[in-house]
Amino acid sequence: QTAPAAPQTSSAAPAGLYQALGEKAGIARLMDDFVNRVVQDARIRDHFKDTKPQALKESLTDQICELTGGPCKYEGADMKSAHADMQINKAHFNALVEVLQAAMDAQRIPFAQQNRLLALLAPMHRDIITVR
Ligand code: HEM
Repeated sequence: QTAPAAPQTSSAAPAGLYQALGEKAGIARLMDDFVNRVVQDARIRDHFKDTKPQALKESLTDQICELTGGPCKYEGADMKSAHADMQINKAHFNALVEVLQAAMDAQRIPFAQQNRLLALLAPMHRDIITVR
């Protein structure tokens, strides 16, 4: 008999981050604006030329909701599979993070909370950046 697996978010999610982002509705609003900015950003828009923005917004909302301790379940691909063969380098990754910061500023998310979210996302660079 084995114990049930711990939820993935248990230790990683800082207390209160999900609430600070405005819960699921706030995260959905943030991801809506974020993806709208991403697909216009000259540094990375080419990566998204065949992407359906609405589907990506929904995936990201679930992912961030779960990651920050909310009651959501992200059921998309793991980050390595999702970004395989995209030739993503460090500059692309940093550009996307900058766009996310701009979107968080626009939603008036406090700087300390912005940094908490970025700290949760930063380790994903290992799976996403495939070009050194
Ligand atoms: C921490 C950084 C990142 C996170 C958390 C993230 C997260 C995600 C998620 C959750 C998906 C959806 C996967 C699915 O639904 O199965 C996705 C897809 C995608 N990501 Fe990222 N990503 C990041 C960085 C990047 C970067 C730097 C690029 C390129 C500049 C990128 C380009 C894409 C593209 C093109 C897709 C595919 C969308 C489609 O299915 O058409 N991502 N990402």
